[in-house]
Amino acid sequence: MTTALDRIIDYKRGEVADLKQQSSFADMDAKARAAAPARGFAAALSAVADTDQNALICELKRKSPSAGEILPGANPVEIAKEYESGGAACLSVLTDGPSFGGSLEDFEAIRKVVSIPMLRKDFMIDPIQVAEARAWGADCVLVIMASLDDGLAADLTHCAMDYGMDVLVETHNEAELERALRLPSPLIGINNRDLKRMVTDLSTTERLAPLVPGDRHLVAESGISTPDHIARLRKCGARRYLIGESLMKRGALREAAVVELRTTNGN
Ligand SMILES: O=C(O)c1ccccc1NCC(=O)[C@H](O)[C@H](O)COP(=O)(O)O
Repeated sequence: MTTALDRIIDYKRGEVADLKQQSSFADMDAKARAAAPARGFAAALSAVADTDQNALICELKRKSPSAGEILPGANPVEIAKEYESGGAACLSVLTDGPSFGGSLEDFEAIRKVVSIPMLRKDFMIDPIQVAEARAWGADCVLVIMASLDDGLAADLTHCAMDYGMDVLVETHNEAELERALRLPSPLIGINNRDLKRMVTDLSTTERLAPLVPGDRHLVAESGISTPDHIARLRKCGARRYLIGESLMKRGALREAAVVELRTTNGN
């Protein structure tokens, strides 16, 4: 069965081939190395997570394969400012066009108006995309274990770390987590969404959290919308959260929702 993730990776191969027609890796690498230094993404998360508050990575996401249209016509710059004002530790900006309605132009426009670190959220399959992310000012990239073999996951991770970026290594089951822990990145995402079946279940984080060693930083991802969800995930030790759809849909209450989720301590 072809999954949404398979389809995305398939067209990413075409996008990467086009990118390589436009730029050599050497040229992109030179741009990456000339960019302003990466802001510490993992450090910004820890600065909040080490208090009694929650470190939120708030996501800019217009649409998705699971939800369809989330906020068509969204103004990502205004939403990013609301996220920052509400106390988000970091931002995640989807730059995939076909499935999520994002772009590197969105990323650049947001970069100009916020000072918190930013994840370029896309589907990395080649180091040139990592260099491109750094050239556009990204502080972190995503490595999705479900779509990569060990060699490529290691290449992408080392490439990003060599540029001084952080890497969010995303897992969804025990086997992916075991593979992720062989990589040097401290940031381990547990995606509650099964990207193959498109089912979201917070018990994924509850099941895998005990398997994340103390020297790694667990990021609970997807399906989080209420203080009760945060309280539940705090019980298994999560202090870092990636939240997209529910915040995008909050309209005028968006900034207040960020404050509420950031300050929920579960007591
Ligand atoms: O969200 C999807 O439908 C999706 C489909 C295929 C690949 C990735 C997908 N989502 C990426 C994410 O991991 C989420 O955007 C992120 O964790 C935020 O989740 P949510 O708060 O549920 O929007």
